[in-house]
Amino acid sequence: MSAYRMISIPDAQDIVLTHTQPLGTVTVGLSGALGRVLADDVGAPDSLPPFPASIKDGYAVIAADGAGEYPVIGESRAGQLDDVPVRPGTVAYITTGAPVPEGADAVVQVEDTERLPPGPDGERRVRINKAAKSGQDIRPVGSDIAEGDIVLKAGELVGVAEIGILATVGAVHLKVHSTPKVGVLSTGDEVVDPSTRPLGPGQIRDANRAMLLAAAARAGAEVADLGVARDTEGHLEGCLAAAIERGLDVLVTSGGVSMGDRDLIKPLLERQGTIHFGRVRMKPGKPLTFATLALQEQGGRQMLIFGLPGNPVSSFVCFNLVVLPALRKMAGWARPELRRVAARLTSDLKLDPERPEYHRATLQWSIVPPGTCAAATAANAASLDDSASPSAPQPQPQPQPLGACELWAISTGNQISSRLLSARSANALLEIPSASGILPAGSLVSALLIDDLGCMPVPPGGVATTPGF
Ligand SMILES: Nc1nc2c(c(=O)[nH]1)N[C@H]1C(S)=C(S)[C@@H](COP(=O)(O)OP(=O)(O)OC[C@H]3O[C@@H](n4cnc5c(N)ncnc54)[C@H](O)[C@@H]3O)O[C@H]1N2
Ligand code: MOO
Repeated sequence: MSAYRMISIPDAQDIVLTHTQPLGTVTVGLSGALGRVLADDVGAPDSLPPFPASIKDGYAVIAADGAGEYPVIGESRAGQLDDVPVRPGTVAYITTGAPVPEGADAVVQVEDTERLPPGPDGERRVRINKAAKSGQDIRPVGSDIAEGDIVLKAGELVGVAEIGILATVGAVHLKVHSTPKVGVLSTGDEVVDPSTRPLGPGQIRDANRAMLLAAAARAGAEVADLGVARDTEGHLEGCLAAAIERGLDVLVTSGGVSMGDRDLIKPLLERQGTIHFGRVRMKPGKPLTFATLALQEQGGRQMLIFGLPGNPVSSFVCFNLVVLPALRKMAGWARPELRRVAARLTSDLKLDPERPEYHRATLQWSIVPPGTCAAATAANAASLDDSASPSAPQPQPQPQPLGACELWAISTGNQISSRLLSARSANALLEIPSASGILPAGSLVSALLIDDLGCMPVPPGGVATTPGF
């Protein structure tokens, strides 16, 4: 009998987030802001455009003058203007983005004009073929961004466009939330470095450390590789002490949390900290353990410790479900939880009567009708299978029409928690309730996104574009 009560995954997530606080703030330069969460609002110190700017290459005119032949009394180029006012009966040459000279109230694009031979005194002349409306092809001051506008708010995540917006308003020193320092430790005497070849008796290569380091780094964390702890209390204790010394916010271990006599993580955490849960009703990941350590020698600050199960898929799933939201919250995310969408199953799923399951799947935008699910699954499995013969005759794929499409979830196959290939190409964890029997193909299920939908597989033939596009 385990000493730990089995709790639900939503309870586990709540407990983790309750013990997780956003980190303090730090000031970074523009290039260091990507992927960070702003701690302050960012305002515009000036207007954009800062002057009435031309939208076209052409001539700055007085609209009321209308079509006709005019002397060109000056030029306004982006970054360089003659400062000659346009008076009635005159025009000025202007380029896109350049300030509209004083006096002019419209721009006529060059396509609607014709250059004329110079006048008797060598003066440039042009024929305006189309009368302009006042304001035509001019961006008024502040029409893109008005002085004093809040362009980004505290709590917003800085992506690529936001970097451009920050640059536009001259915000080059930014207060952002700190990102967590995360250490990753594998455990187990059988676990050896990935470079080991051939494997000795009983050995397996350490998949979890590289995978969890990558996952934490992708979440924006500063990562520390803590190696592999041997299955002795002394060595494990030494590894924990080293992790504490590094000033980590989070320690992620894998392995050694189950019921074996060498599963030493829980006893160690019981001795040194507080275990908040040690079993979760979920598949995979049942022995998932979460603890906090109050570090007296570091001003009493808390370190979070996630004891992930050793089976690689269990580690992968648990990282996504509980560690990632915690890292996001520390980094300042207001909504750190995984995003949920709905998708239809392309194949029957066998239900687990004891534990709700996070079934790994690849979501695809697709119009597979339920009746053809088996064929669709087989076709997808073949497309994911490197060993499928490239010379086999392939049916010509047709682009899928736009109407009636929805997200379909293609199972990654055998879901045993040792088979990391079940996480290959997975962009979602399907939330499959615990029950007996089968969930039939075509059923609508909720799915937690664990990867970028922008990278999802392209359906055979692609998806048709908007009619008329
Ligand atoms: N009597 C019971 N036994 C087990 C139970 C249980 O309830 N009662 N739960 C099972 C479940 S569910 C899981 S999940 C595993 C978790 O076990 P541990 O966290 O203690 O992990 P280990 O025993 O250390 O390893 C399990 C498995 O994973 C391999 N492993 C470990 N570390 C790595 C690594 N870094 N890279 C690749 N593979 C790794 C290890 O060799 C084992 O095969 O416990 C069940 N047992
Ligand atoms: O819960 Mo364990 O993670 O089934 O393999």
